[in-house]
Amino acid sequence: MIQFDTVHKRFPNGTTAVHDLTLEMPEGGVTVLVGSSGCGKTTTLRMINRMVDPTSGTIRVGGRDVLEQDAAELRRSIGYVIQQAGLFPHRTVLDNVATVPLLLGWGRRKARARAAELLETVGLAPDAGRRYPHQLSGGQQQRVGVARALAADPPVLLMDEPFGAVDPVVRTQLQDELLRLQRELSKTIVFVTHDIDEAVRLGDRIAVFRTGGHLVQCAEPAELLARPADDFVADFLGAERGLKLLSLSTLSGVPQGPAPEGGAWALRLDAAGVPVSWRHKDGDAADVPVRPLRDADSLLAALDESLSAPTGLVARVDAKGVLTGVTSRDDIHDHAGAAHERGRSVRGPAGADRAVPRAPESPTSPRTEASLDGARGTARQAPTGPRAQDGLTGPSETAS
Ligand SMILES: Nc1ncnc2c1ncn2[C@@H]1O[C@H](COP(=O)(O)OP(=O)(O)OP(=O)(O)O)[C@@H](O)[C@H]1O
Repeated sequence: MIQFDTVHKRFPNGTTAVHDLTLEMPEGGVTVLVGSSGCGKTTTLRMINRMVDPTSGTIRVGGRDVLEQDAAELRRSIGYVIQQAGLFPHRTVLDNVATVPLLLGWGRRKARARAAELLETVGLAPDAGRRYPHQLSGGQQQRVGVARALAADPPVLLMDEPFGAVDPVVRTQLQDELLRLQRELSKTIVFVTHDIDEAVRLGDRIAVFRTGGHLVQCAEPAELLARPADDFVADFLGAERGLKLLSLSTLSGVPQGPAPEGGAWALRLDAAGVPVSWRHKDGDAADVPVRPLRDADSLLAALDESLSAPTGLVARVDAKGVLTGVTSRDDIHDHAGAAHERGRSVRGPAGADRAVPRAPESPTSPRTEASLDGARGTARQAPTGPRAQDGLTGPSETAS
């Protein structure tokens, strides 16, 4: 969808912001640009909609050279979201979102109807449309910014640190929203961030830049984490590369068995079969809360939960939150190793970097091969992991 071919940008003051960049940003995918401050991410982004023109080289959007298109028209056809939303302060939220449709001549009624629909899409209450930007929280303003960028249904969205100014909790919510929207809308998104965790979470591909506008590596997140091209990329990814890789693989396919019986700790369920806590059989210790996990949860979350649980076991639940079985720390560990191997092993044609899908199929574990009956997870075969054998786990019980 977007192609950079040997693109160079040198500003009149002599600063080279982007150095001979050749990069493809595939249609319907999220390409994240990361790198230290001043390495040319924003300039790269702004050359796509001609807010900055390149000194040399060619940029094509949908096969058409951007320099052959009218700059204002091009900008209206590409969504653009920036940090702190950049909303017009004296216009209501609804009118902010309706801006581009109005510029495109949709007529006031149709533009406002579209704006109201989009506010709902990005998770805002209908009354938010009547307020002014300063009457919304930072996170709500960012949602309005995303709604405004989507208003004319552009195929391409440019997002420049859109969630950089909100606290970590809101940031995670906004990332979740973007992932949900993207599943529905499949836009071609170019996303700039400083935050490597955000890049790993959102990116289908991650392009790492270093000072001077040099692209060092562009790859899918698993490939990047497993095989950083050089020390610069490895340093940028940080010390917890292995754990980040685990955040890309899910629990789906990791075996589960019944909650073991007869040990020191019992898994308490509520009347609906939802796991509540681990309880010591003699009451010698306080109950330990359980954070049940679903198939779509990451191996990182599973490892974390297994380290918190006194039994080393993770309670697995279905979509309704009802227990389906438990998974041992050893099984999680085995699959963590497999995830790392998959990240390392895949190479595309002609040496192009290509990594594994987000939720790879997991091989059957040598340790636990329990099969489960029904929603409450009655096991036919017990897990054979060491934690199940060492008597640390106890019978499931239903809380009254
Ligand atoms: N209009 C301009 N005139 C001169 N130099 C500029 C201009 N815009 C950007 N630069 C310089 O170009 C380089 C790249 O800037 P750019 O904003 O693209 O980097 P960035 O990676 O987005 O940085 P940050 O993460 O801090 O936003 C920097 O050295 C910057 O100072």
